[in-house]
Amino acid sequence: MAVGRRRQPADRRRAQRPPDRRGTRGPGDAVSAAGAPLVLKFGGSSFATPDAYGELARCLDSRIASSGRRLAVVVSAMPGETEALRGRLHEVSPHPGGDRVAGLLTLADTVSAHLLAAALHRLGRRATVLAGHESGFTTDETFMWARLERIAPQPLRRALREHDVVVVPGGQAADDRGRPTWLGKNSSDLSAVAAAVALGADRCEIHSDVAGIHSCDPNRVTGTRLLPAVSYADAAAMSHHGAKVLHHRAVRLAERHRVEIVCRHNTEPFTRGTVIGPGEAAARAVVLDLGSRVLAYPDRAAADRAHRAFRADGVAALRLAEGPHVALIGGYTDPEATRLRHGLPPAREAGVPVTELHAGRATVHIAPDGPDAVRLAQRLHDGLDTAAGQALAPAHA
Ligand SMILES: Nc1ncnc2c1ncn2[C@@H]1O[C@H](COP(=O)(O)OP(=O)(O)O)[C@@H](O)[C@H]1O
Ligand SMILES: N[C@@H](CC(=O)OP(=O)(O)O)C(=O)O
Repeated sequence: MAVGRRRQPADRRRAQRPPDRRGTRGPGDAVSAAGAPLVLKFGGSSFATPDAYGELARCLDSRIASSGRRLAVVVSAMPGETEALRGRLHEVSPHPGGDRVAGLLTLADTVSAHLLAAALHRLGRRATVLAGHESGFTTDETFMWARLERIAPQPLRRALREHDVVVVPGGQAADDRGRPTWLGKNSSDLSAVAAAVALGADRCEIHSDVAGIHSCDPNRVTGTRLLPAVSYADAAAMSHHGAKVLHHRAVRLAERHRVEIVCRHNTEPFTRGTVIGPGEAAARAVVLDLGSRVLAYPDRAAADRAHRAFRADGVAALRLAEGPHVALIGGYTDPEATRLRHGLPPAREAGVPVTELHAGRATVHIAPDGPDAVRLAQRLHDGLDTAAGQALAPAHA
């Protein structure tokens, strides 16, 4: 199915769901086919040590037994593995082509998927791995920040007819010619929502080292609150400005296909923290990401051009409302490569963006460096509950 932008009424979508969501029992399988497969995602923070695969396999085994459902499980690489591969690649070539980056870096997630499948197999579960070129997720040819264009339901459905668990390495897809593409840094969430769309699932559970979305990064700022329910609009705005907990395209895809995202902690009892679904933009939050950078251009026209160039390269970039500034969100980009490719003027590093969100409006502040950004985020967060609802200048994507 095309990754379209138009929404469909919920009952029409239900009617379109193929009947093979049910009756997935395999030969000699004790697992009942009582319901559609569950879609679960476990981020890199779930795999701090190799033992984590065995522990997670045990939990998944229990989940199959208790729910009577089969599982599509999207996994990310162990922490640091993707960046270790990037480091090795850059030792060989300082500006490698996007196809090399996509081909190599996504292998880290493949390793993780096979480790989990092996741990499940050890427990007697039938598990397989569906890599990007087999998953039915088709993208454009951007390679490093590829855009999802089509989601074919058959590969996952077929694999789930024959297995208790299908493990999908996050972030992987392929272009029309079958070449491996990468959905971008931290894009396993997007793969998880894509898997839910493929399976016609109403819900996708995303597990992380925090129970859910907080009013600011709880690992950097004190006094944060867990937000139990967040609208797609607020979750997308937070991710868009750099809150790492969810990938912004994942939120958009979930909204378009009406998939509810349930954020949970990645250790037992997998506490459910935040449910993301329809609703107004109402959250008050502060977004901090120390990997993000603001670039200052000589004038507004140059900043506009740079913004378009980064976006064309698939990079998450914001054109800030004040001044000739562009924020590159999430880091891990090669601004020099984009500058050379698009003939942009040189830019000055202006600092780290810190964003205040209030009922759908965003104000991006610029802190000179990381420690200042943390202090600023703390100050803004401390003032959240008392801040007047003044009109805030929006940054536009
Ligand atoms: N507003 C926020 N709410 C919760 N976590 C946040 C927020 N902003 C940033 N984070 C960070 O996101 C991290 C989880 O995202 P990530 O590292 O991508 O997890 P995973 O590896 O499980 O995918 C948390 O450890 C936290 O530091
Ligand atoms: N290989 C991916 C894994 C990923 O998506 O990470 P996480 O789900 O932990 O954010 C990356 O580092 O980008």
